[in-house]
Amino acid sequence: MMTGRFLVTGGAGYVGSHLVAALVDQGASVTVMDNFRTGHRAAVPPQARLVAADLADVEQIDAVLAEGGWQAVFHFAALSQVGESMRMPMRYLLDNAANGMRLIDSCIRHGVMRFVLSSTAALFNEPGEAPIPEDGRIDPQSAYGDSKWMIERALHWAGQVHGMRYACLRYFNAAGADPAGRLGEDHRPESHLIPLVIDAALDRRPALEVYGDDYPTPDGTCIRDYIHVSDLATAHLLALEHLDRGSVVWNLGNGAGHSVRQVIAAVERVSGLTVPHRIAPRRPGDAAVLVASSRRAQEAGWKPVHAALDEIVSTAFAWRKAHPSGYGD
Ligand SMILES: NC(=O)c1ccc[n+]([C@@H]2O[C@H](COP(=O)([O-])OP(=O)(O)OC[C@H]3O[C@@H](n4cnc5c(N)ncnc54)[C@H](O)[C@@H]3O)[C@@H](O)[C@H]2O)c1
Ligand SMILES: O=c1ccn([C@@H]2O[C@H](COP(=O)(O)OP(=O)(O)O[C@H]3O[C@H](CO)[C@@H](O)[C@H](O)[C@H]3O)[C@@H](O)[C@H]2O)c(=O)[nH]1
Repeated sequence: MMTGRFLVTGGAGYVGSHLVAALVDQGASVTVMDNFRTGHRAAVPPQARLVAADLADVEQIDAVLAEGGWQAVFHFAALSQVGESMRMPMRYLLDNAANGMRLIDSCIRHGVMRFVLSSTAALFNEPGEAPIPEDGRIDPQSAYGDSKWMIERALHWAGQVHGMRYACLRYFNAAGADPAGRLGEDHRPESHLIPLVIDAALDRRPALEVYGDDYPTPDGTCIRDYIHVSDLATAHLLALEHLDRGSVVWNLGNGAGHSVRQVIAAVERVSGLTVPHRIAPRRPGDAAVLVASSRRAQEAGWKPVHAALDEIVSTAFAWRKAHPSGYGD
């Protein structure tokens, strides 16, 4: 049984809703703050309290934090598409970096000194080292990646000057769905590879466009490290425990890279269907290879339990197949 209250921004979204479910499963008292721009009310379990608010609304954030009793803030709310951030960089910097900093400031003013950030592999560029360790070279290739780095830096100063304890959890590619079938991935429009490949297989969309096959990788397509959302949720709970001892920065992935073509093959294996696809131009902002070294999190006791790509894909496939219109809202 977890005591105290937890605020989860973006808890109606894909990754956030899986953490909310994990917190609720442990008996925690959870408040979700979300503007439902990309999230869904139906992804939030009835045991959690929902506050409809935009992160830019500092007054409302202050009012919620002033209620008191908060153990920690989990900050998921963000715009999160690499490609989109290259078309509207200022929007990403304002929405992610500026709003994130205001949230941290509000936490400091209300004495909420534990903060867990959804950070990203997009801080890194091509691996000087592969897999990429936490102290790998920071070199964001997109405004999205930079917006998250700015929040990491803000947390650094909040820690140095105000004693805030923080966890920067740099997810590589979040994927899969709740193995119990309660939650899944439903972005509109969808931009993430695995649900797009699945929908192409199910004939729910036209052929998948493979963004570039001339990268310096064995099959020419980009390589990513897909990590199951439920394993990410577990990492958040572990990070929270570790904040008692100090701040943490963890790269979270399986340490195994899979190319776009390998993901297509995995969906074909799992579904028994064919994935129509064609080669399209590269997408600006994409790095060729992003694979995590999650040594720090593993040394702290984190062990992903849904690590195999086929297992990740099969949980995603099961949810998508069972929910043709996603959350339906
Ligand atoms: N999905 C991934 O592969 C991945 C990888 C690395 C990092 N991340 C990060 O993890 C977090 C969650 O990603 P996701 O895939 O679940 O995204 P998502 O879009 O499903 O969830 C984001 C949630 O935040 C809410 N939100 C967005 N802007 C808001 C605002 N200004 N005010 C209030 N609520 C707002 C949305 O409505 C949504 O519910 C993001 O911070 C993202 O950058 C995601
Ligand atoms: O229709 C598509 C969609 C994607 N891709 C490719 O598939 C890979 C994965 O793309 P996507 O699922 O969009 O994820 P990323 O761009 O790698 O970004 C995700 O992973 C990042 C961390 O690596 C997070 O920060 C982002 O929030 C999250 O969207 C990339 O090489 C894309 O070029 C295609 O070829 N065709």
